[in-house]
Amino acid sequence: MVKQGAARVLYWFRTDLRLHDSPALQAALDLKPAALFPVWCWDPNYVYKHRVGINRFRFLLESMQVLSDQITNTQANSQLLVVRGEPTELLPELWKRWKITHLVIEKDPSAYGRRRDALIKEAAAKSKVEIVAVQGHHLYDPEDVVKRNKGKPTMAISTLQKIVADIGDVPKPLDAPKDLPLPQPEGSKTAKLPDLLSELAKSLEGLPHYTGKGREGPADVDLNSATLGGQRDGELTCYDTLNGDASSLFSVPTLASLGMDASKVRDTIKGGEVEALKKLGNICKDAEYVATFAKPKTSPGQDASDPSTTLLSPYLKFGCLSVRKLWWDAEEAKKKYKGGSKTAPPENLNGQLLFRDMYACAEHAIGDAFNQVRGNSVCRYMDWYLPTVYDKDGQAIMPRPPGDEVSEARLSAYKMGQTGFPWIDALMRQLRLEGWMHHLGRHSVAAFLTRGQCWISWERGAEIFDEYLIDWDPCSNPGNWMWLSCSAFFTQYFRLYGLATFPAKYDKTGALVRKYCPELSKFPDKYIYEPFNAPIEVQKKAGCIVGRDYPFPMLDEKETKTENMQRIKACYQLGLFGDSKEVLEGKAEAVVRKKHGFPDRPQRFEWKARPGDKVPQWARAPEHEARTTRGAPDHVGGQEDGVDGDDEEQGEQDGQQEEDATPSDEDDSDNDDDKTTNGKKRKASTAKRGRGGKAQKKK
Ligand SMILES: Cc1cc2nc3c(=O)[nH]c(=O)nc-3n(C[C@H](O)[C@H](O)[C@H](O)COP(=O)(O)OP(=O)(O)OC[C@H]3O[C@@H](n4cnc5c(N)ncnc54)[C@H](O)[C@@H]3O)c2cc1C
Repeated sequence: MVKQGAARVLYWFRTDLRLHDSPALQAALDLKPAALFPVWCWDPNYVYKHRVGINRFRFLLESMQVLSDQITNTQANSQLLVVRGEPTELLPELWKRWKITHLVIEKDPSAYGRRRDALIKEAAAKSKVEIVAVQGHHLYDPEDVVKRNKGKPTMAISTLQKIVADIGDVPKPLDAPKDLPLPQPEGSKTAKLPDLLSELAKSLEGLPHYTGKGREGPADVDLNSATLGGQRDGELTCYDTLNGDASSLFSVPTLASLGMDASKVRDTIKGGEVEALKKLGNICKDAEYVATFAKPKTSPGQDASDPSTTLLSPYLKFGCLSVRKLWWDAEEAKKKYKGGSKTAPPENLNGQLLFRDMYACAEHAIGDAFNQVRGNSVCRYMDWYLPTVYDKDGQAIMPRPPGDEVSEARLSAYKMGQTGFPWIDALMRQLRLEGWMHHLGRHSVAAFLTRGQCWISWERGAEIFDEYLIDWDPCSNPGNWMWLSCSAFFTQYFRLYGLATFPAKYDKTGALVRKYCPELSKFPDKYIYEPFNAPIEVQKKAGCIVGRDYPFPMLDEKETKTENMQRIKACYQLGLFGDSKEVLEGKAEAVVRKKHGFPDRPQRFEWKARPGDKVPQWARAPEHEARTTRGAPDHVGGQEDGVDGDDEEQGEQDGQQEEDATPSDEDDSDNDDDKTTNGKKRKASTAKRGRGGKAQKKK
């Protein structure tokens, strides 16, 4: 037991880049430390081995810089101390040389974080450094929730709601500290920041800087991919020193030192605690917006500069914003609205935060397998194309060996926003450029890639999101992908998104498409979501010939939807899950295909080039190059066709019920069709759940 006032605390920042409402930081200060070292460890596992695109790095570096400034604003002679190296190797050196008595962390609930922290704990125990780990990243501690759920994952929002009702209220937020102890080496007489930094740097002399051990990241990470701007084009120099250059000791690395060119991305979403609190303040000032917030009524058609939802997810992801503060500020705002809140969980703002907790608790119970199909006990098995491939020891093979060429071409076209479906392409380009997408946009692209059209494994989609989303989260990302692919959480696979009908409900003019697919910007509203249906004269007038200036649709929406619907139904009937014997032994695909006679590779979607057409990007697989003409898709140049008809009715006839899921934002937002193909209104049950048609807009 360290004497009061004798504690020397290393505070290790990870997903808590803030000073306000940080229960872990408060726990550090409660130790009344003689010295406090606010450390960020620039982990090569993240830089080399993880899929992190330029936008997330930019946001993270900005947030780190803002945190460092916030620390300096609170204690003029302190700052964030950024060291570069593997935490498991570097932290033990720091606590030895800085005579650390306590390591304080906010609990990282993810499977990866828990594994890393277990190693750190082991090392700390050997060095007699006490570890204090405090939950602050979620409303409730996932460990506690899972324990109360008897070790089971929370697969429905109602399950979580029941459990947390027993736990009690979300803790009230704490103020930011008014003062912080100095990061002072033992016995140091100096209290001035530049001198302290020099002394700290001196104390680390002799330690080797990170040399790139384990540099090999997942080779399929496409950071250099071309079309919309490569992401890494320079050399990575951030590990050339252990604690930054002599002129900027322990400083935050720059994007350039990651080999990235900041001019290649938009910085619409600025990082850091200050911006987060400003945004939250503005949102909560608008009591009506908060009190009437209903997720299904928000619009995916608005971009990141004017989002219909809060766009706070990047700040929650990196902990620039405390989720508890958001919870309570929203509660306060609702009280200020006449008559109080008009909406309730799960569709209101607080309900959205419960979804975040639900996925965290589910991930906590499942562990590493949550991010994949194989071994994942809650994930239904479907015979997706391009699944993760495993070696005989059950290890995922990286990079993934190529799968069938049609699916590979489709996946790459999808990633680049070149599918030939403007709604999907606009969303995917927005994702690459801005690092964010509205929730219902995520619904559209996730359903399209998986059960809707491409029948490609949700694991591939989750990887793309991992690479490009700023708010990528190890629990919410796989959880939502499973939801959208009807692999877990949600089972109403007969509910789909029309690739033209769904966006047209929110924005008939196609503003998002015009912004992110400028080649289509001159198309009249009528064809903005289906330019391939525009007569050639209209295409010429718009200055964009489909097949030459913008790709043909890479598949037939209607055909794939019908085929996939049968397929998913068959998989549901078979009832295999990620931990079924057949899946673990790698035999499930053969079982499904044999039983139902599905082809083991996609039917090729044939199209015919018209004179002057270019071969679209998606079709440029080597085998295709040699061919010049193909069968024409029957809807090119054809009539407008409402493709999403009677899915719901079919599902209901089939007696498909949602299992463990409860009515939620997703339930309503999945309901993209107001009428059937023949114009008939939906059944009353569906109509009741449908939106009023008008999208909610933040003032
Ligand atoms: C396929 C797919 C992948 C997704 N991947 C991620 C991810 O990696 N990281 C992530 O934070 N969210 C993810 N989401 C959930 C959701 O789309 C985003 O949280 C939301 O769009 C963020 O925008 P916002 O802050 O404006 O949300 P708001 O609607 O303003 O909601 C406020 C907050 O609630 C939380 N939230 C809302 N909806 C969800 C949800 N369905 N699941 C979990 N948390 C939610 C977020 O923290 C969000 O910031 C994904 C959704 C889908 C369909």
